[in-house]
Amino acid sequence: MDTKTTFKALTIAGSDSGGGAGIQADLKTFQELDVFGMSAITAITAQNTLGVDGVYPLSEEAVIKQIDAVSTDIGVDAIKTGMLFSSEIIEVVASKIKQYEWKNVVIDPVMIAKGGSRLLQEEAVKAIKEQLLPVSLVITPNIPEAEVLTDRTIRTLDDRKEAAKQLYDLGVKHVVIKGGHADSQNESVDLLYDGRVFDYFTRNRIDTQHTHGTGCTFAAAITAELAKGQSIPTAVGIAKDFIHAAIEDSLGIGNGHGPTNHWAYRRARGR
Ligand SMILES: Nc1ncnc2c1ncn2[C@@H]1O[C@H](COP(=O)(O)OP(=O)(O)O)[C@@H](O)[C@H]1O
Ligand SMILES: Cc1ncc(COP(=O)(O)O)c(N)n1
Repeated sequence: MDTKTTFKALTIAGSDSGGGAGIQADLKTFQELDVFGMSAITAITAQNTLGVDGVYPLSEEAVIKQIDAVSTDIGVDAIKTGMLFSSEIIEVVASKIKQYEWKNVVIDPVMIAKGGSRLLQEEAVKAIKEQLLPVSLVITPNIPEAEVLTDRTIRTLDDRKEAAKQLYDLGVKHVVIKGGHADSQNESVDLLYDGRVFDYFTRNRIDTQHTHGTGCTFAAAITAELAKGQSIPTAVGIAKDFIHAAIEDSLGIGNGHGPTNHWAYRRARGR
């Protein structure tokens, strides 16, 4: 008898033509972690390591059709959202999460690309807070995103802890505030809050400009591990190892902020 189990994850996000962030980073990460990846594209970006040259959102209908197509046939063990662009698309995604009763839902609240281009309309922040957070398991903001979502300045670790509590109070069950944008020269610390305790995931800070897609890759790794049934602390720990290897062993592609190396984690394990 065939007892093989295939774990499946869906990313609902924007396409990055440069291949380092967005849908492309998510699918590569799912694949590297032995999870079957599927996608619902919200917007197409013309993008490379130098920046974003165009943003072309898809209609709500196109997003709905993609989500329904994979959910009604293939099935989904975990989902991740990235660039959602507008409050209309956020509403669609929130209603699909409820319709399909998805529990393993990871929200990476992508707002602005590292080069400064907007990937989320300003007025859509409210929809993330009011519609998406109450139906989500994990949110993974970087520090600037956590500042926008909580309307507070985050300088110290205590500020971050307060922001995590504030986000938790909006209904999301686990908050990870990433430390890539923190001041520390020596380490990059990610904080996890589950409504009771704070957990810290700490690795040395790598001196590099090649961090395009780090947030997408990190959240996709959490999603892949949740699809396999791992606990949240285990999933976050594996994601931290995955992104650290990917940044450390970067590819040196392009003339600007290059992508991370999605196969570094697997190679380091001799696979
Ligand atoms: N220079 C770095 N060295 C080591 N880890 C990093 C570095 N930059 C980011 N990270 C890690 O990459 C992940 C993404 O972090 P961050 O840069 O905060 O998010 P985003 O890409 O969304 O802006 C986190 O796990 C963070 O700790
Ligand atoms: C389509 C798309 N989605 C997300 C990001 C954010 O990238 P990062 O992970 O570097 O913040 C991006 N630049 N493009």
